[in-house]
Amino acid sequence: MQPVRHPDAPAPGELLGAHYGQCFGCGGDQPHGLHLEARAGEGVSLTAEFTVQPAHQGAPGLAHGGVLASALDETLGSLNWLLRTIAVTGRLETDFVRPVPVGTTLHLEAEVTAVAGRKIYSTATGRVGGPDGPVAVRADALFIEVKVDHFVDHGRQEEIQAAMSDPDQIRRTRAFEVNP
Ligand SMILES: CCCCCCCCCC(=O)SCCNC(=O)CCNC(=O)[C@H](O)C(C)(C)COP(=O)(O)OP(=O)(O)OC[C@H]1O[C@@H](n2cnc3c(N)ncnc32)[C@H](O)[C@@H]1OP(=O)(O)O
Repeated sequence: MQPVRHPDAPAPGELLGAHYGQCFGCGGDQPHGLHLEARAGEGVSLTAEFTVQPAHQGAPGLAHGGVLASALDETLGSLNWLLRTIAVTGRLETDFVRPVPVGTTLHLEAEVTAVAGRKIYSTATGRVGGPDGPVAVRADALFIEVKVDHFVDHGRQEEIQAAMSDPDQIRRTRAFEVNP
């Protein structure tokens, strides 16, 4: 089935913001996190940027492959906010096409290609040198829709309690990406 953009999804061009301050991918409270910033696109698509920091190295001066996969995972996961579906990554298949030096800004774009029951299929690319530059990484993913219980049942109680008692209703909602 074709994916359906939620009527309350942020308008094209709007920043999505962090879903959780402690998230390694997008949180502002993680000193060594990716601080990835995603912006809604048309349909069920988005763009995102992430600049590789010294803390993200694998080989000297180059981004760690796992960190690049994290950037793709976070970008693809952010698509759920446009569907207003709670989902987790079940499968992430990544191609590393070019090495990415520290200091590089990765220009990511992602879209949901199909939805089948609980399964959400999506794809993403990361380009260097600008949004139209050469592809450095790409990924295809399968996200699986879950209930909010997935996080409540499996997350460490300390963080679950802190997130659930956040007085900011939007932050509380977005920590679990709950359909409001
Ligand atoms: C809070 C919001 C976050 C927003 C942004 C964050 C971005 C980052 C996103 C992440 O990184 S999430 C963290 C990484 N992922 C996980 O920790 C998930 C761990 N895995 C699980 O909890 C379970 O395996 C999972 C919920 C994914 C599936 O278990 P279920 O028991 O609910 O599903 P089930 O096994 O019944 O499978 C449902 C369907 O999906 C298919 N499926 C599940 N896992 C699959 C897989 N790995 N590959 C292919 N197909 C898979 C499965 O075959 C089946 O297909 P059919 O309906 O056609 O039979």
